[in-house]
Amino acid sequence: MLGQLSAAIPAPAENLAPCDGELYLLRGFYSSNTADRYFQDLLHGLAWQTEQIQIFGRLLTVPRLMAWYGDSDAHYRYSGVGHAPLPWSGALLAIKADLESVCQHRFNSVLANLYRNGRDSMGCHADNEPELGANPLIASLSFGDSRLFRLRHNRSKQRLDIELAHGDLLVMAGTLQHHWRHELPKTRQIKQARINLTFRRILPAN
Ligand SMILES: O=C(O)CCC(=O)C(=O)O
Ligand SMILES: [Fe+2]
Repeated sequence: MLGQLSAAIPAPAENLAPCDGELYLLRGFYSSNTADRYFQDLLHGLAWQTEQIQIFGRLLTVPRLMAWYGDSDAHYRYSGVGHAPLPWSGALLAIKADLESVCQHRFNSVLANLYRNGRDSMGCHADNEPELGANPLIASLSFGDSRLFRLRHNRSKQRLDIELAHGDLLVMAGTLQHHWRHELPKTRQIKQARINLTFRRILPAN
């Protein structure tokens, strides 16, 4: 699979992970005009929801809005909560087709995140749920305001900081989720809304 992905990603994309996984950044995967159109479509068209998670017995509200879309059988657990996906929208299907073509990989679901401003964030985690399989390929698209995306190596604590901007595509693959965690930290800078889509392939439950 590694070789396949490397061959599928256009030539200028180099692996940004110094070790233990694959990370590709395709800046401006969508032109600014196309990205503007998708941003508006997703902002107004997706069924954004607040999520509650239980941590040490306390119910906390996740600091961003979220929505799950996908094939009806692509069930996914997130923070111990099961999610049934909503049916694909036209925009999501069009984006999925573009990503499947560039990644040479099939996706059956997408997690959409809406960060309303710099106070919204995502904590440090790895996308290593069993239903994603051993070495998941995750295609992550950014629309709207730019935000810092930070990876940390589990053992060496090495840090990789990447500014993700309007229209950028980031692909995480190979063994990356075993060795690195990632987050979208809060920032004190004034930030407008950002939408992130992470396309995934959920394996059937057995
Ligand atoms: O917003 C981002 O860029 C990160 C999203 C993410 O890590 C996830 O959805 O698992
Ligand atoms: Fe993630």
